[in-house]
Amino acid sequence: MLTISKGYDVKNAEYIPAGDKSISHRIAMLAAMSKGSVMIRNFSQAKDCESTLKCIEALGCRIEQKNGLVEISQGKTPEGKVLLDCGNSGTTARLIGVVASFLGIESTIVGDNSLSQRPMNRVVDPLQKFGINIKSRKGKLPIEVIPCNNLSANFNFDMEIASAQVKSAMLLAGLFNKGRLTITQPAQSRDHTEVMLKNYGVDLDVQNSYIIMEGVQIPEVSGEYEVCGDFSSAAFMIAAALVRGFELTIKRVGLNPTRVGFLDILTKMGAKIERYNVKKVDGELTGNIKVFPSKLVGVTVSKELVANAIDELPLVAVLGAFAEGTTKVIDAKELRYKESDRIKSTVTNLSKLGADIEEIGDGFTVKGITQLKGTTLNCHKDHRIIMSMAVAALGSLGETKIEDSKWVNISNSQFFEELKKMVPGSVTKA
Ligand SMILES: O=C(O)C1=C[C@@H](OP(=O)(O)O)[C@@H](O)[C@H](O)C1
Ligand SMILES: C=C(OP(=O)(O)O)C(=O)O
Repeated sequence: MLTISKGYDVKNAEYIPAGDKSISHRIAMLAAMSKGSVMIRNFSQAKDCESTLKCIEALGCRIEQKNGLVEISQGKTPEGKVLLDCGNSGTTARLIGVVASFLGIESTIVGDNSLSQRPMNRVVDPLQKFGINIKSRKGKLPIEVIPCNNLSANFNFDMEIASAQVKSAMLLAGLFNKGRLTITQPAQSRDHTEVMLKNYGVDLDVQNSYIIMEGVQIPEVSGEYEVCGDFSSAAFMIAAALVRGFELTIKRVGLNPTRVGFLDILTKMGAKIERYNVKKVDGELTGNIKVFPSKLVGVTVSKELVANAIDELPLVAVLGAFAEGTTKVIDAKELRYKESDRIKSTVTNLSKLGADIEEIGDGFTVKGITQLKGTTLNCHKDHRIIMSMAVAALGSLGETKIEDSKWVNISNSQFFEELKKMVPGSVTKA
């Protein structure tokens, strides 16, 4: 258990986030599907990505970690059926079946309690229709995969939800399909898979609402790859700077436009943020951000911004309590299917801190500004809720105890050390 309080006043700070979690999953899985050997710089330290590495190791990859680099190459193909334990990671569970299928390895996909309750039919159903031999138990884990590495379908997949995981599972399957795969998206979700595939020479027609992929195209992933800094980790520090009113410089962070909806929301809320030194690194936009102390106003966030800020929406609720007027998030029912029901866990915990927040079916409404007061919180072992509430605690009177704080390691085990470094005195052991 950790205790968070305001800590000392800070004028300015700097933050360099560790490697991006979404991109690290993808480069590891593509490397597993490829014959080459790849040396990855700045691979994510998140527990979720460790789950992906363990899974591809079980599928026969050789993994060497030295001096902050991760090298993935081909090892010995396992004999018989393998168990793929995805821990807490939804991205791993939803993509790894396609990798196993392609590699010709029969497997069972499992996960921890939280992951075992999350919906898997969103990938299993379309993959089955596409021709992959995959099945789940009542739409949840465990998933069983029987190998199948050549598809020959002309398949139109009209996505019901704007999910990058679902889109990515289909794109990975599309790599070994002789026919034409057309994916139509209801809204743009993060496009790291498309960017990475194109970076390795895969011919993809990516338009605003649809993607077309044709013929078998297994990319050769070799040489070096650099993962940019994780914007979602940086988002908590941006919010901390806004709550405590200090200037923050963030360096080498991913700025892919389909990922930084949170910056667009903050700008609408009146936050002064500058981006500079923006360039492409291995296909992904990367750069620096400067955040200035700003007065925030309430905003409404709906469909067009939801998918690109999905993991940051609990933070929008937190900032809503520090913003003048009403902040509303709608069209965000997907939040209910994450590591916790993030609508409920956000509303319950912010209410406990004294925020004026109300749950609605597909989001929440927060009225600010309220003076929050520290208390003891349980964040349902959900890393994003833990970090969001730690930010809220930075702006609360007194002390806030977070009971399940160790679960931050799912995306960033260094979070509390980093926060303490930025705002001295803010984090103590209970
Ligand atoms: O593809 C990805 O890397 C992710 C996609 C999002 O999930 P959905 O695809 O379910 O929206 C996001 O919430 C998750 O943290 C990571
Ligand atoms: C939802 C998340 O990840 P995943 O779906 O991969 O578990 C997250 O990191 O917030």
